[in-house]
Amino acid sequence: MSLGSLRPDVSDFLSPYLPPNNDENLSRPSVTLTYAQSLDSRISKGHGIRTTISHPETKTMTHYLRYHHDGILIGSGTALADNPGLNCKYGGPDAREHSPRPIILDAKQKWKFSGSKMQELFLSGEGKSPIIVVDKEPADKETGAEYLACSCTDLGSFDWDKMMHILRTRYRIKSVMVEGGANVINQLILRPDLVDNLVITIGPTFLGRNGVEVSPTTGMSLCDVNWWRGTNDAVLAAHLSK
Ligand SMILES: NC(=O)C1=CN([C@@H]2O[C@H](COP(=O)(O)OP(=O)(O)OC[C@H]3O[C@@H](n4cnc5c(N)ncnc54)[C@H](O)[C@@H]3O)[C@@H](O)[C@H]2O)C=CC1
Ligand SMILES: Nc1nc(O)c(N)c(N[C@@H]2O[C@H](COP(=O)(O)O)[C@@H](O)[C@H]2O)n1
Repeated sequence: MSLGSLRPDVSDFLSPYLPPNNDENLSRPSVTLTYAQSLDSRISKGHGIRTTISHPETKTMTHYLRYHHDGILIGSGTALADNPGLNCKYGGPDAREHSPRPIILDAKQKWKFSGSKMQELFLSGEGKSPIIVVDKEPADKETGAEYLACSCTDLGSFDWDKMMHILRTRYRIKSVMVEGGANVINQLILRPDLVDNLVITIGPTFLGRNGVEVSPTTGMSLCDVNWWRGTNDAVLAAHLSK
């Protein structure tokens, strides 16, 4: 897929919601939560179904966001369902240099780097190699992938603060863009202490009750809200109220 050009008003719209250039915060990276949803708050037609919601011009906006982040984080559900590339096609020919480092939450190692789109892009010089977050170092490590062992709670969850701290200190990742999926979004939307910026594309479509829904367990309000209006989509940029 080649990328269309960035609409001229997008950089001004997004600038208050981008990670700082000179962030020396050592405790964790700056975190941007961003995804595309339907009018009925679905992010795909169903589990395992890769679904295009964004208009091409907002897809370009997503790549512009990727350009501005050091890391791009998804859950294993998304890695398995979408086989995503997670590289950056914005910013000229040197795609690998501008691409964020993929970070996959995969405690039980269900996803394989080998044979994936990410591996294809890595081998062709168009993307970076992933960091796979696991609950313990695997005996068989896949060539090209790095493993971040992060212990899980009794409920099988990584401690986000600990994981982010390791990404910042060991991997020198100063900014992380979290793209999903629903499980990850529903956790982080309730973490104003961890999420610095929120950017949601809303596409003019209903995906129906079988779609994968995003909806946190409790309410959460937003502040510093701004809207951008494209050909088809609207994009909300905001901060989570503390
Ligand atoms: N429209 C959009 O912008 C996007 C849509 N999607 C869609 O979302 C769907 C996938 O969503 P989900 O099934 O909810 O999967 P998910 O991508 O949120 O992954 C969930 C998995 O990630 C791991 N995980 C997440 N948080 C964890 C934690 N704190 N500790 C340990 N492990 C953790 C677990 O293995 C969990 O089963 C797909 O259909 C995909 O197409 C995904 C990303 C963006
Ligand atoms: N911005 C956006 N719009 C949509 O309509 C989407 N379905 C997504 N999905 C996210 O993008 C990933 C695919 O990335 P590649 O194009 O393969 O690099 C997918 O896994 C979701 O995280 N995003």
